[in-house]
Amino acid sequence: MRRAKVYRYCLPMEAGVVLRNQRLKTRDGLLIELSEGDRQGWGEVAPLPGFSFESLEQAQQALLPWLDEWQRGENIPESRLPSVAFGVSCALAEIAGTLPEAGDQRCAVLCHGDPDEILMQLHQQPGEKLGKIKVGLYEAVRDGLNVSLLLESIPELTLRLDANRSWSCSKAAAFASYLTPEQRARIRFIEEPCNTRQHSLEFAEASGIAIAWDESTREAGFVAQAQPGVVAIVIKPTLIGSIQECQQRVLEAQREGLQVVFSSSIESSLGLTQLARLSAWLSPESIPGLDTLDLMSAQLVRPWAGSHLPLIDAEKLEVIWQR
Ligand SMILES: O=C(O)CCC(=O)c1ccccc1C(=O)O
Ligand SMILES: [Mg+2]
Repeated sequence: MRRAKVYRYCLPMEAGVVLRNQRLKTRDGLLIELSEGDRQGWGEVAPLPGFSFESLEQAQQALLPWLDEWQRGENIPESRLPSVAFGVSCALAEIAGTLPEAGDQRCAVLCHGDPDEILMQLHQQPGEKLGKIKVGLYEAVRDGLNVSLLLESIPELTLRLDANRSWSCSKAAAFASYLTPEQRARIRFIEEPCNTRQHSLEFAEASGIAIAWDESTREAGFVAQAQPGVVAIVIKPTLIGSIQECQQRVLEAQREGLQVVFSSSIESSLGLTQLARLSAWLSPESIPGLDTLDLMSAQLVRPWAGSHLPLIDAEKLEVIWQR
């Protein structure tokens, strides 16, 4: 006997979360709760505006017929919409018991906002001190000095940076000019520094700063490849697809000697805990990029360890469909 239930959520975001030039006032998404016999599984379907090519409405229109067929006992191919394929595959994997329970709750601490707050958070971070800074939103000099200052304040800190393709070659070079060779070596990588892949490769070569592919991994025809200066790829399952699809990407990357970093598309605590489990399972050496829960006002259904945000139970959520 199969049962399916779909909830819709809408969570207010912290003021000032800007994605690709648009302000994200609320995070909207769907949670699915499937059961088969005495087994249960949850998944989150939450296309990210500005990043997903499908809207939430499109995701919902694809999800409901899919679940309807599943509920009637059919075996159907996964959805072509990545957010749907991801959420469904998580729920099915929980039912099948194939997604291990243990999660990797280590995080690259997102460093934004008040500098005192950031320093405190980094000092409190247990184990390896790793931060992540968004760069490219301001002048190169400001980013350069900011990164340099943070590295000097915490000697054991290493950083991941993310420019989201915003630099020209000269801006990227200007940024690097504010960092000493020792500081550059403490940058684990910059995600997508320049507006083209070729420019990013040239920047890595010229600056000695390693780079990682994020946006590129979702472009048609992308194949993970060992290249000078490239050390990692970022996988955002909500934008990539099912667990099986992610596994495929991980294998490809690992074959080329590249690190795989699982990363958030600003899912709720439910999706984030599943991403932490996926990361612990498929890329155990690598600290995932999941420090986005605090951008939201609440947690959903499952708590994230150590978070003080209120937890909203499933009973409090709007059920939009069930069979
Ligand atoms: O990867 C992380 O560490 C946090 C998540 C993050 O940076 C992100 C979150 C939503 C959309 C895009 C991005 C990005 O990596 O550019
Ligand atoms: Mg990125």
